[in-house]
Amino acid sequence: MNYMFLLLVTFKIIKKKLTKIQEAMGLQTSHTASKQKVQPILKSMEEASDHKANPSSYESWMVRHPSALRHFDRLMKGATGKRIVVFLDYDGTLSPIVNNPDRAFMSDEMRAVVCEVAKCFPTAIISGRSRDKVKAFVKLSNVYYAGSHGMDIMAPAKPVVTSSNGKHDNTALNTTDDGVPFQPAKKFLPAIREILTVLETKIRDIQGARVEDNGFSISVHFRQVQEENYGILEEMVKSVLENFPDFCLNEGKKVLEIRPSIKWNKGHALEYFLDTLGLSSSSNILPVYIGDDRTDEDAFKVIHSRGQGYPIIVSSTPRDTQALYSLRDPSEVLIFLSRLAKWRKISCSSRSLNFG
Ligand SMILES: O=P(O)(O)OC[C@H]1O[C@H](O[C@H]2O[C@H](CO)[C@@H](O)[C@H](O)[C@H]2O)[C@H](O)[C@@H](O)[C@@H]1O
Repeated sequence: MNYMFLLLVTFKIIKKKLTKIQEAMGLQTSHTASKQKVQPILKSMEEASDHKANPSSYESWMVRHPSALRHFDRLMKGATGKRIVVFLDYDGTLSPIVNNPDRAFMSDEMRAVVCEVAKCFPTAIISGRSRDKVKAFVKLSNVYYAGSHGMDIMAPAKPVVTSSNGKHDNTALNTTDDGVPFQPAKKFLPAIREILTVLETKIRDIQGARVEDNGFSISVHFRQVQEENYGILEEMVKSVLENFPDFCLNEGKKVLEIRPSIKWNKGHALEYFLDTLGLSSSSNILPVYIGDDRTDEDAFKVIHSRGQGYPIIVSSTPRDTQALYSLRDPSEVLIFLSRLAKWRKISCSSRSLNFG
């Protein structure tokens, strides 16, 4: 009898351990979070993991989203006579993805190249970070900034005049004192502060979880959380949001992003910049948007609907995207931007040789 009882207990312990291992491998759901709820986070994990890339499927994906570098000459041929406006995402585009969001620094080389690009074309950085934070990372005064996924824009005070030869005069641009803020989610600020306070306390016990204040949005990072706790963290965040029905939850790269449910995203920010730059009605505008995350898809869509421009995704794995072109990682972004600046200089000097 005792022997049977011992056998039963041992069997139960082994079964429990097996279930735990399966949960950790994502093969089974835990009792704290249903499969449906865990699924979205696991999905973004896969997207964030470059190691799972299958080279052959990446190659076939590249057929649909060709390399903007390999096809650089073709892209520039299509840009001749057009006014290029450059839009750049920050994390994963200008800086590599790292574990600590406070240390996602941009290299000096990348900074120098973005500065060169901004001397040639109106250039805006549209990030999920708070505007102040992304500006502190980028440290350039000749680019425009939008933070909180476009909900915090510092737009040019007066439309920027570009001359008929398409040359962009950026010498007057000093984004520290020459701009008008546009913040369509301002009325949500008190609720955002409240959510931040509740979240900080709530997730305190989940090791590795961290909350980032992005001004008009909030990021809950789980890059350093143990996989078995992902579901619990997501449940916690969702339970906080139950008391804030005007907010929604989106997923990025190992991050849950909370933002006000307003119809405003990076795509709207792109259009807003074109408007304030005095360029939106012009038929020969060519927006180039480079980004790596889901929120950048909104801007890709806008470029599609405008019928002109180059939406470029940064990804080293096949992804569902509205982008037409691709770049593998920030190091390819750097090469692309430097070629873009050089192309402008060469085309300007050959133009002045022809007319000079
Ligand atoms: O629109 P973005 O500029 O791409 O901002 C999106 C989020 O980027 C940051 O998080 C991501 O990068 C971190 C640093 O490499 C990484 O640790 C994290 O796992 C990524 O999700 C930023 O910290 C978030 O607040 C932004 O929403």
